[in-house]
Amino acid sequence: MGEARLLLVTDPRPDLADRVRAAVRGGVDAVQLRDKHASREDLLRLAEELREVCEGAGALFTVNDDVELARLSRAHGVHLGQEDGPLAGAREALGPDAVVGRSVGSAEEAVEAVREGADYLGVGTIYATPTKPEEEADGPALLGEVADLGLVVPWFAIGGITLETAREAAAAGAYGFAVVRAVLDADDPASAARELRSILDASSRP
Ligand SMILES: Cc1ncc(COP(=O)(O)OP(=O)(O)O)c(N)n1
Ligand SMILES: Cc1nc(C(=O)O)sc1CCOP(=O)(O)O
Ligand SMILES: [Mg+2]
Repeated sequence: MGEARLLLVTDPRPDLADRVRAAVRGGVDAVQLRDKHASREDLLRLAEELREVCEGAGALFTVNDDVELARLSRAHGVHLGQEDGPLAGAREALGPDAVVGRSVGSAEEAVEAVREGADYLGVGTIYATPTKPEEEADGPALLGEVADLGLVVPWFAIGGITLETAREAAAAGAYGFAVVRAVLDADDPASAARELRSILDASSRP
């Protein structure tokens, strides 16, 4: 995951590949394919297309939840939540160079995920979001708690990070942002990505 600080998580939409192309042009470092309802066949086709888009721009491409889809599509890694299985199993299936991410909702879970071998973390839900309405917000204070851990892996605030909330999240200590709507819903995804990057660049953390 290197120095990545801006991660785009996708949702299903007809012009997704064009929006992802614009987003990586605007400075998105990594893209995660997330679609809970598409058929396996469509997911594999989309994963291969998005991997090529990312590789063309030097961005990382990962798949949400599904280690086998990541392997078949030659994704660079996989993102696993707390209920999505052990990180070691994913690494064994995908190889030592694969990027394996973990969702965490507390500082304790963050410490445990790094101990388990996570290459990066998604930290949230920070703000309530219509993208995942079932999740309760933890609030930006969680970002300060995780920042204070001085983690050795990159980590991304997720959940309701938009151009309206991003400054507050950065000030609270976010290392990076993981976003869906802030980039994919924007009239100009490249410029939304650029704006989010400039907020991160302006924040005191590296
Ligand atoms: C970067 C990032 N962080 C957190 C999540 C959420 O993962 P999970 O808890 O497994 O929930 P689903 O995305 O599977 O609904 C994520 N996808 N990406
Ligand atoms: C995929 C996902 N996971 C979350 C978590 O809290 O674990 S929040 C989320 C959706 C984030 O969407 P938006 O940027 O549109 O708010
Ligand atoms: Mg999951």
